[in-house]
Amino acid sequence: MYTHGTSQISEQGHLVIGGVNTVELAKQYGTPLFVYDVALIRERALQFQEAFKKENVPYQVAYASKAFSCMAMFQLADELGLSLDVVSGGELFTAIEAGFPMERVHFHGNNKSLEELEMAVEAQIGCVVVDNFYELAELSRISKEKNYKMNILLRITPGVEAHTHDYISTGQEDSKFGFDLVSGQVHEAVQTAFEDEWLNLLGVHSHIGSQIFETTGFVMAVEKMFELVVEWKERFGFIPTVLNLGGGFGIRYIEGDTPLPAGEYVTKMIEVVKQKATEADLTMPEIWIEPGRSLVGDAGTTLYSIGSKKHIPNVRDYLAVDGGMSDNLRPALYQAEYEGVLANRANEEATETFSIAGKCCESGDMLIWDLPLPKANHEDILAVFCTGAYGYAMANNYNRIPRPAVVFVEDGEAFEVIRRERYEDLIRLDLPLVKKVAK
Ligand SMILES: Cc1ncc(COP(=O)(O)O)c(C=O)c1O
Ligand SMILES: N[C@@H](CCCC[NH3+])C(=O)O
Repeated sequence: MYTHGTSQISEQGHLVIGGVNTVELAKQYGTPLFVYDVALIRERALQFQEAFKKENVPYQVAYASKAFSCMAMFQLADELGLSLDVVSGGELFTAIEAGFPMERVHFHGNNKSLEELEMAVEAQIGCVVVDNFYELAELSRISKEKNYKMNILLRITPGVEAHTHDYISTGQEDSKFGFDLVSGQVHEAVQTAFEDEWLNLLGVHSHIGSQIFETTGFVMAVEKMFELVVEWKERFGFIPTVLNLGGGFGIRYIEGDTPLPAGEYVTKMIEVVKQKATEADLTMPEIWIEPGRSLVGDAGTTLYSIGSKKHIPNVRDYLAVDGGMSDNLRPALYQAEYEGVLANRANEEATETFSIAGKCCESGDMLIWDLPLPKANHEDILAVFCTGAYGYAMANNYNRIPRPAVVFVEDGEAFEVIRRERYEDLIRLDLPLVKKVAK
């Protein structure tokens, strides 16, 4: 079994995470259940932070909360000294309710609504990452109206495409995100923002993609940014104090995935930024990053109960679980691959190969196509690893399947942080049919 974080196998052969027996968790909270290894989240955060501290570089590590957001996660992020990247009024509202310090909140998004911008200014958040000219003008207007000078970064698309799945590449020129570099919009944006008395332009932001295993893309993005910075200094006298290099650091989902240790991405970024700043005779800027997946991805495990089985001779054996694309859209959306074990028989040798199907009414609702397991049946609990990022976050009520509960585990204790949806929750927004009364 692939052991990571605090996961272990007990003498009984049960999967144990954070000192808590997952078979007991499944009994107590039901399945599907998301289990987060809090110690592993702490470790990942520390790896990023230590890399900055070692080089004595001013920094912010902002948790990209889209990967998994709930109040407890935001409170943990605060405790870990992380900043927070939000991309919607809903994420910002969650941060406010969680008591997250607003000065460490950064607001992203390619189409923030006016209400969202007003909310950000009223909450006096740390920074808005401005994506387009419309937002630039509206944010300035709102800041003036509310008499609050807002810190901003400008998101640019540096024309760097990270080696990753097409759907999650965002740094290339043809992207819905950010100011385009090739056409020169970015210069106009910098000049406009720099001259605006209600906006405080801190610097620029780029995010080149997700699930990235190398540093090349980040290095290229920094090089591009510095070409621009030198130009801005000459043309407008603007010198950025912040460079935000986004997130996208990869994790190991399956054998063969080879991410770098978290700190290595940072160390390389610092090296290039230092070198470029020296060459350009500029003060070293603060470096901000926004890891999502790499902070919470491999800390999450989903527990499922196994239900029906289907044997198709000479084709395959299906094992169906009590969740699927309703709690993990990634296989259907990106052909993402996962590994798993039987949580109640984690020490038994795999003798069969199963295809793990979800319970939704879609043929494409498959979680894993070929999973080696012992002979499994409906009394077993399947644990799927590395589901902590974009799992619960993209969970949905397709087929009116209630969303799972989420527990944090650490030091032998479990804390429920999101309760399981009940059927009543599913109809809470439904209104009865009101028939028109015929006159
Ligand atoms: C602007 C921005 N920052 C950070 C992230 C987090 O990415 P990841 O979860 O891959 O670290 C994303 C998502 O890709 C993003 O769009
Ligand atoms: N949701 C995607 C990543 C998108 C990142 C957000 N910009 C995933 O599961 O991999």
